[in-house]
Amino acid sequence: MIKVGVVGGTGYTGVELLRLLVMHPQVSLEVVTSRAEQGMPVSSLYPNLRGHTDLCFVEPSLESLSQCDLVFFATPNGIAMQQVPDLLAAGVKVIDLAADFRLKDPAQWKQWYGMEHACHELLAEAVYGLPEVNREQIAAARLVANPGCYPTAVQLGLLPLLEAGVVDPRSLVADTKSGVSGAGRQAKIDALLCEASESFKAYGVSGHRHLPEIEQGLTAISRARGHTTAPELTFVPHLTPMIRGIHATLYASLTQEVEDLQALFEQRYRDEQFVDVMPAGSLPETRSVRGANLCRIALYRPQGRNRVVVLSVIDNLVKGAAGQAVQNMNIMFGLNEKSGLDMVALMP
Ligand SMILES: NC(=O)C1=CN([C@@H]2O[C@H](COP(=O)(O)OP(=O)(O)OC[C@H]3O[C@@H](n4cnc5c(N)ncnc54)[C@H](OP(=O)(O)O)[C@@H]3O)[C@@H](O)[C@H]2O)C=CC1
Ligand SMILES: CC(=O)N[C@@H](CCC(=O)OP(=O)(O)O)C(=O)O
Repeated sequence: MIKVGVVGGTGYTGVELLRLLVMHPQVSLEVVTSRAEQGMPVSSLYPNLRGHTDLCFVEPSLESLSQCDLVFFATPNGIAMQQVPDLLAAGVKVIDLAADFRLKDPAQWKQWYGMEHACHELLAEAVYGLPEVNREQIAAARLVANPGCYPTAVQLGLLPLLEAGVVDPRSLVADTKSGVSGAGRQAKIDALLCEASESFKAYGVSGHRHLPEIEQGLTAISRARGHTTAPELTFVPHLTPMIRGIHATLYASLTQEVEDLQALFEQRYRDEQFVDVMPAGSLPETRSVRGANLCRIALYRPQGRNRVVVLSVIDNLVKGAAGQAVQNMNIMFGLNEKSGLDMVALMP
């Protein structure tokens, strides 16, 4: 059994991790932290976990966390980077669900996250945890930077096109919509029922912190196939009145005739258990992935013109956060990648 700790067990990604970890056949959940709720039974805050764990929240401490084989950080940005060096030194592996280790350039981190990075020296070592791209490196990693929710939906939707080099890398557009749980459990005016329901709006239009993460990932994907032009993306997120889900509508201009786009995607994801290329003509819905670690994709080429439209949906809390983190854990510990993740989405 893998002994696991969760720092930040009261947040939405934290409780989603707990839901997945208590059902995982090879995991023993040892430590769940919350400073605000320390001493309280986890199942009294989250009654869905009654009967599945007797743990109480504890304060995060090196002493308790260093007893674990693996620690997940489900904390706000800028917290994990203060504690990861000590945990790695104690022989503990780490998966960070926040952005602390996603960007390779510390100057870019400071620009987008507004603080100095606390451990530059670990940025090169950290592996970006998108298994469909970096599976081998994840298997050997001590420290995995779990991707953001929008970056997961966007990169999985665009990567077959960029790898094949069939689109203009400067023509990329991502029009994305997220449910409100993407904003976390903290009280925020924009997430109030009266603000978010019966309404729909864009945000972060002039620059969202997921833009550099997505461009960094797409550039790495392109470069690995020898393409030299760095991808440029116009990325516009929207807040939509639902709890879970991300829907990304992605656009790219073809630079050459592609005989069978559908076959290109099906071939790329043939061996991927958590990416479903749907039959031609499908319309992926966010509810078709709710609660499941899955990205569903459909492709269009409207009117046969040279513009591809890719529709990509995930559950932001699962394939966009906690599920992907468990997938990464399975890879790091040599388990079946589907272990603990073989669930069907909730409908309706
Ligand atoms: N929501 C989503 O869809 C996604 C979120 N993420 C990322 O995952 C991370 C967690 O997000 P989310 O669950 O939404 O966040 P929440 O704001 O809902 O929860 C944050 C958690 O972190 C704990 N925490 C806060 N400050 C500290 C600290 N200084 N030391 C230790 N623990 C702390 C809190 O508990 P307490 O204060 O009691 O200790 C709480 O349990 C964020 O970085 C977010 O960007 C990534 C992908 C998707
Ligand atoms: C709807 C909503 O507010 N979504 C969040 C993104 C989700 C997320 O948590 O991403 P990180 O892990 O990179 O912080 C946002 O736009 O800030």
